[in-house]
Amino acid sequence: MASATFLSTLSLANKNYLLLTPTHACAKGYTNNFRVSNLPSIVVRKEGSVRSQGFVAMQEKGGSTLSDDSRTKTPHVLTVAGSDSGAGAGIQADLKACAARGVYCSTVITALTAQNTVGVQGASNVPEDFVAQQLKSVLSDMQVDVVKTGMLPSVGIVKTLCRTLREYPVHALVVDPVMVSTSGDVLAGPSILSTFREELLPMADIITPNLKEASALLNGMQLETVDDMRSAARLLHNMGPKNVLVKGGDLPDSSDAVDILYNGHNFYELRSPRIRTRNTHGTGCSLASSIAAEVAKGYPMLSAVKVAKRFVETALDYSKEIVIGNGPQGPFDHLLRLKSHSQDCHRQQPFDPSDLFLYAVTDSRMNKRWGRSIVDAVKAAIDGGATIIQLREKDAETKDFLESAKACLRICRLHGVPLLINDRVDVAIACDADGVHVGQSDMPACVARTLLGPEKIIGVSCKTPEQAEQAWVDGADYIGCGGVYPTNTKENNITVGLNGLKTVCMASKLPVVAIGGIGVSNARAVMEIRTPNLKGVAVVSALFDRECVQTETRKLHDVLLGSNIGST
Ligand SMILES: Nc1ncnc2c1ncn2[C@@H]1O[C@H](COP(=O)(O)OP(=O)(O)O)[C@@H](O)[C@H]1O
Ligand SMILES: Cc1ncc(COP(=O)(O)O)c(N)n1
Ligand SMILES: [Mg+2]
Repeated sequence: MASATFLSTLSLANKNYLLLTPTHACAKGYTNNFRVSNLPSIVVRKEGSVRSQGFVAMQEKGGSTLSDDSRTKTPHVLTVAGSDSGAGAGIQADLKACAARGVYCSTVITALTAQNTVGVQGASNVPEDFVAQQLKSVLSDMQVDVVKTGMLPSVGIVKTLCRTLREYPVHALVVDPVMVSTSGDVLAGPSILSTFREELLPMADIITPNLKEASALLNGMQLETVDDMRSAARLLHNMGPKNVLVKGGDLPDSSDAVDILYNGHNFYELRSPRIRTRNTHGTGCSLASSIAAEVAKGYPMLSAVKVAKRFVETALDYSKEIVIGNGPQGPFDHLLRLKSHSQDCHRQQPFDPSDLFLYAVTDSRMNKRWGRSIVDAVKAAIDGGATIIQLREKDAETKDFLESAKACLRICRLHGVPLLINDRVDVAIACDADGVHVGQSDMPACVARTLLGPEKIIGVSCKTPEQAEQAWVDGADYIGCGGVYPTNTKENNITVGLNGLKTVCMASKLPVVAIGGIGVSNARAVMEIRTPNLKGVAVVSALFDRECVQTETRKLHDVLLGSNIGST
């Protein structure tokens, strides 16, 4: 054993544990120098209290119980809450919030509700001992960092939870003392209040009551102003939680959404603009889960609350017009994706390799020389028969590039022609282009894929079979192979010739578009190498360094049709 890695050993309940400092436990080299055994360990917190983290114990390399060398800790939130059949609040909101915030979320269900955007039509509690069984299943096996609670509908369930948490302590406890849904339906009655006050609140690292819940916990105290919220936060803090967040979503006459955080020393007034929307069902659940997610990642409470509030605000703003259900309070979209899909009737089509047939690549210098805007150039190329457009704007300022890209995208979508951005993954994301084309020295395609997601089109410039193989491994959709012939648009570019093109095409698992010095006079020769995955030609000067882009595109289109590549 390496003595520098842990403080000492400890025996508890006839089991041996290693004591690790938090620094040791979190150090990046944790798994490099040591191998992992199945013994549990305990992390000593700075303030001296000892809480099990569920970390696995360390043994020096070469020890006898060696197993996986590369385990890293995934931040993990366990939500203990009720199911909402409409999936706007409760367990379903918690899962979505945790997914959006990038942590793992396990679930212990305390109640089933029959619920929609109108209200709660029914509720059925899960038997206490089955709640206990779910808790034990998760906590005895998985390394939970933070437990977040929502609907706890009976005294027995609250007591079961407190008892289990004493048996399986976790790093932090986030309590959303859910009592009444925003629709006004009771989710946990007043009989719960004394158990909340006496048992659960003192264990909490933070509690997040809304105005009604804060008032109920304080025997009906009236809460109508931000000052009232501060007083409530102080009184609730006296009940034992480390932090109190009184949420002001329902504060009357407030143009801002104001929450008060109190940690026993300082008050923080957290304000954001109030979003005008009906889609606020589940904001409380999502806020508490997002706080739990940030704490599970290791952030201090104030940062966790600020990030969580900004997340809810961003999602509400994004979702303000989505329509789900007919009731007064709809759910919002945690993953910020539903709006574009529901509203954009000219949305991106799936990638089709035949789109590579006549691939037009713009060039800002050529457009300037001929006195046309990039938008006019793209329009003319599409009118001439271009089947895919790539914007290659090496000189443009980012702001101008983005504006042009948005304008070009509108035209391309109207005509069902995909629009790709050269190099600039950031611009592609910002304008929601159909994809990117990257070179060997640009952002690697695998990183672009992570940033862009699975549907976007990614092309990679390749000169060799090895590069083509790597593009496939990295998740690209096609490769551009060239320069086939010498060209002025790329200085010092090594040409691969028709033989090089053929070699790459034979090796490539991806469809190929040929590029470099190709135009009306030689396109036919290129296509006549006749390998099945050569799908078309990409062209810059032959279209854009000419007086009439549309005429040149049409000529090239006719040549390509004549070479009859569609049938190969
Ligand atoms: N219309 C809104 N615009 C922006 N933020 C809001 C809005 N409504 C609620 N929030 C925020 O959402 C979180 C949940 O608050 P609240 O709605 O009061 O809780 P609950 O959902 O438990 O009733 C708080 O951070 C609050 O400030
Ligand atoms: C199962 C369940 N848990 C919690 C809430 C509170 O959510 P909100 O106050 O945002 O309506 C709810 N409506 N349903
Ligand atoms: Mg609410």
